[in-house]
Amino acid sequence: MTITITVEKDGYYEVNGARQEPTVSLYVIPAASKLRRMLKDTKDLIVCPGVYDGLSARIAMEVGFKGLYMTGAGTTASRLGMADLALAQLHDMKTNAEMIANLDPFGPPLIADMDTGYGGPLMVSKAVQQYIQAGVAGFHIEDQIQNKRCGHLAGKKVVGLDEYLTRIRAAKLTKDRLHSDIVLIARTDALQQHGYEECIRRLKAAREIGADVGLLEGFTSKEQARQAVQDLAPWPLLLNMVENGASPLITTKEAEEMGFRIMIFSFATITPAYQGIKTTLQRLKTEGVVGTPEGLGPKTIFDVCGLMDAMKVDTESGGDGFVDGV
Ligand SMILES: C[C@](O)(C(=O)O)[C@H](CC(=O)O)C(=O)O
Repeated sequence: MTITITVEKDGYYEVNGARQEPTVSLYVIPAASKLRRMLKDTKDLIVCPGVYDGLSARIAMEVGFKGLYMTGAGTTASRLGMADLALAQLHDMKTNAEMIANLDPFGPPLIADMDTGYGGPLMVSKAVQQYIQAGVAGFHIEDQIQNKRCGHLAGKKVVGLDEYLTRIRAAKLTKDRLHSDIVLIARTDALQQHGYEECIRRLKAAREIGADVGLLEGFTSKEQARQAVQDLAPWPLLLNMVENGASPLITTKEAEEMGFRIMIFSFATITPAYQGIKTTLQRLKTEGVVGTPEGLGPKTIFDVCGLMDAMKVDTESGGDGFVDGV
């Protein structure tokens, strides 16, 4: 038997001539709505590798991840060449996030780091508005002092509960005012300074205000991670897995079994980039060649970065840029 399915532009389709209602929207769904639906309609763990630039994001998409995470540490390292010490400002973060979030309009939703919100309530509000307009699907905002540092370093300090909640409130009011589905992730770094109970108190208070997801940074044991999921259930929690950081190694399988809903791997692409670049440059210095594996040429990189799509757009538009190939 032959089944002929014809899909129309608006999502209506015909099966052997019989017109069917669209079950899948072929329109671009805002990334924030996509992420929100993934959280609401499934029980799956959304695994988001940390990406820090266009190429790392493209590779994560090529491999087929359902979500991406823009790391602030990686953004600071790659755009500013600096350590994760509150040196990246809203402009740096938003510009990077906007580029990544818009690489593929049908691509995976992007969760982006928003650090402390970069100032008082007005700055938080401005940051949330800019992330929404940039097409970011979700963001986390934390309770470290403005002169923050990476969550996996010692010596962190957090602001008082009231100031933290002011940040969360400013974020919530802004996203509501703009009728955005952007997922608000409340992060606390209070574990080092105040202990586990205070973290739970802070996350519960953020949840009260309307934060969609919680993030307790820097778990010191697997038991603690599991406990947090239980103490805050059924509120979804995000786990930040930084290998060789402050926390024990937790796999995606373990995180799923513990009940986490989102898992980010902040250093998933920047550490291998460091490793690969350094080894290669050492070889160049000592042996005089880069030593690129056979078959891996400029086109490989351009293919990952949308060469085929670009050629298609040009050709379909009547352009002649690629009549002789590339
Ligand atoms: C998640 C994080 O905010 C990031 O920028 O990726 C960092 C990661 C890191 O520096 O270890 C954090 O955990 O503070």
